[in-house]
Amino acid sequence: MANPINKALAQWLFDRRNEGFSREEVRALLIEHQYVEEDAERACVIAFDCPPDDLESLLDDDLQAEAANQTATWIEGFEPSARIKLAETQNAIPSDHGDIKVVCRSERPYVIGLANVMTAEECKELIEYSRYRISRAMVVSPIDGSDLVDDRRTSELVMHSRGESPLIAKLDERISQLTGIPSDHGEGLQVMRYGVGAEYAPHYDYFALGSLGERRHLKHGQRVASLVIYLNDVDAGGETIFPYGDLSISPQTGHASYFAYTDKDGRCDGMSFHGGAPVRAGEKWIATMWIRDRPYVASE
Ligand SMILES: O=C(O)CCC(=O)C(=O)O
Ligand SMILES: [Fe+2]
Repeated sequence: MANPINKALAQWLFDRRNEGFSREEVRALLIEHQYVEEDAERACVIAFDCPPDDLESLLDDDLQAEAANQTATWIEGFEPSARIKLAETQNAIPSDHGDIKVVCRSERPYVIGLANVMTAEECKELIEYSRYRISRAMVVSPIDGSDLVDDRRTSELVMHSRGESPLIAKLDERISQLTGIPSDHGEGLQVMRYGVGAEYAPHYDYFALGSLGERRHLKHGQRVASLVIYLNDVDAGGETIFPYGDLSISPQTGHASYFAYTDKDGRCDGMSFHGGAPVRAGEKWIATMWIRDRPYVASE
């Protein structure tokens, strides 16, 4: 976005709204001041559609300082709260279906590559269960927290509820055993399909305090870790990439990438920036579990 909603703009919008300017008048002024249509509309949504508290929070120095301090940069130390300790000391972790194997580890960003998180049969079953339930993936709107179709995320998905089917209940429990985090901290398994050319551009899985929409999601707890399980072999491309770690993990049936990015004080690791690289041949199916710092209730 060419003109981010910084404090000066927020103050300006706040003043115009209090002076009784209409939406159209504010939009016209912004365009006159070289704002592109899209940014002018974004500013109008904040000025006229957001609850007054949200606009005021943009003017709050303490909140702004908190947002600036939320993320650890690469020069700062970082200790994720959701480490898988067993995966750091052992190469195999016993599970209900056999051993989960450790394939690779990275300390910063904190990433563990795992094999046999699901059996090939379970992967096939989950794909078939999800195939007719998927639709175009959304991202969280930075303005109001609602779901948006976005070109950065060109996959299709279905969000399953916790324990929705016997297989999903088994996976919820397995993931909880593996991570040591109670299964009710999970948001529910999300299954995604990427066709040729589809990708998930690099992003953070945690919610940013500096974004009004994302801050609203924080009411339901911060995300602390993600487990991305690969449900099939991809002919070419589709790696999970960590650009700041110069690390990529290729999808293989039943393998997974686990990454943890929030510490015990709620500080998040900027090094956890990651994405799903474009699929170059074949298709890619994944099941993602985003894990929160406390029990997650979607409709709270
Ligand atoms: O597709 C991938 O490899 C990454 C998926 C991802 O980043 C997510 O589900 O949050
Ligand atoms: Fe992600």
